[in-house]
Amino acid sequence: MSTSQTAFLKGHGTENDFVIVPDPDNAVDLPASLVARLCDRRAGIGGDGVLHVVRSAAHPDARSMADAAEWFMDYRNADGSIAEMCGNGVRVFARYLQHAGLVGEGDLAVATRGGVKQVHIAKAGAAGDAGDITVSMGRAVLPEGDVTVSVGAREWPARNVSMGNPHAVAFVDDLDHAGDLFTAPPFSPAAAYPDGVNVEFVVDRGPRHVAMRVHERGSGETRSCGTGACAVAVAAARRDGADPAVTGEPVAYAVDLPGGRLVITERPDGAVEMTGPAVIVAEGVLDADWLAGHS
Ligand SMILES: N[C@@H](CCC[C@H](N)C(=O)O)C(=O)O
Repeated sequence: MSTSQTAFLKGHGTENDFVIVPDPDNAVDLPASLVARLCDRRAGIGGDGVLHVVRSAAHPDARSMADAAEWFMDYRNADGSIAEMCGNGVRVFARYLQHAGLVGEGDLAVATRGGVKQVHIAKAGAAGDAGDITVSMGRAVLPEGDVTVSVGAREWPARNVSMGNPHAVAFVDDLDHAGDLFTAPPFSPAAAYPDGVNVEFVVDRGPRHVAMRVHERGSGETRSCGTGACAVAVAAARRDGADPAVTGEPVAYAVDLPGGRLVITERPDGAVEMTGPAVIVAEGVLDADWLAGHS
């Protein structure tokens, strides 16, 4: 048990919420069991995941990126599992760095397990408007091959999209057909996603405007998923016959999620950008006895 205090913050991006643990020197032991307890909405702080804020030079998974990005987002899902990337997480991570006075408005690079991501913190607007945060997520990869997802007796073909992490995007007639999403929707073939998958259910709302729900690997149904919104926008663009690499023009989709709207733009060079809000809600100190109970 450590006698030093462990600080935390709570933040969200379109209501995809995170417990933020600032730990520049990588001194906090964060086993999966502690991550799960931090994310517990009754016995912990509550969140869809944990953003462990570490200097790249201090973390073995990020040391090789330290020259390109000072800070490493050590992201964990609510069940304690590690994911390659979290799109809303990296925007909230940048908001934390700004909140802590570690960076200002403008551009910064953040190291993630999915590589170094370029982030832009927009100038704050009127009172109460912190300004949006944009992240360049890199290219979407769309492996060939049929994938199917199901909920109860309903079954849909899904598009396999990787945003660094795996997604199955199913276009449905009604978002309610996804049901309560208390459990992960089954998919096939199993070989398509050996490490599990995030599943998105999508409906059209208008030209280049969709709405979605998501069941996240390791976190359950969440109110938003940034990588999911990117996967959905790219899958919708291909379905709609829009490919910026062919036309030379960027393609943008508005993606409505239960927690708010993200705007996803795919550039002719393949880069997928995501823009939306990111908010710090609270900060405090973990109770030492509570923490000791989990060591
Ligand atoms: N909510 C995130 C995605 C977090 C990771 C995901 N659950 C996975 O296991 O791949 C986002 O905003 O992208």
